[in-house]
Amino acid sequence: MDQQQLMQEAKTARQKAYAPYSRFQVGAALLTRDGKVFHGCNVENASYGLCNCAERTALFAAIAAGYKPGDFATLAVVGDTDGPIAPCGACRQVIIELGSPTLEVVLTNLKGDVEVTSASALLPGAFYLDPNA
Ligand SMILES: O=c1ccn([C@H]2C[C@H](O)[C@@H](CO)O2)c(=O)[nH]1
Ligand SMILES: [Zn+2]
Repeated sequence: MDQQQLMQEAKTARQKAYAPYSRFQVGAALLTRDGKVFHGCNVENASYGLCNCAERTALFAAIAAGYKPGDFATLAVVGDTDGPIAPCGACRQVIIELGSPTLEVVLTNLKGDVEVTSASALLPGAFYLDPNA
């Protein structure tokens, strides 16, 4: 599974977004170190504070399936943004803990703009306790 394929998986996941309030659909695809892909989309709610982003949906699905922090190689995220999508602060915090600081993060949009970054670069100075310590 290369970067291009993972971005395509994120795009497919985006089509499952439940976003009747914002109408802003986001998809994510999380590649595990052992080659499995978990998908996520944003899932909104009439009680707006309960909206869950695509990034966290994918990470939570992988954890619920038995994967552990540090088991992941790459997280790809896609939305219909001008430039590569920018994950929200809540997701940056979850990405750094469940994905580990070194997780590769591929941010993209429907036009094909791509930014390759890392969990730690997305959240400088993060509050982080190593879950494996
Ligand atoms: O990186 C992002 C940015 C936003 N959203 C969702 C949250 C909400 O459902 C909608 C508008 O913010 O997009 C994501 O899923 N991921
Ligand atoms: Zn978010």
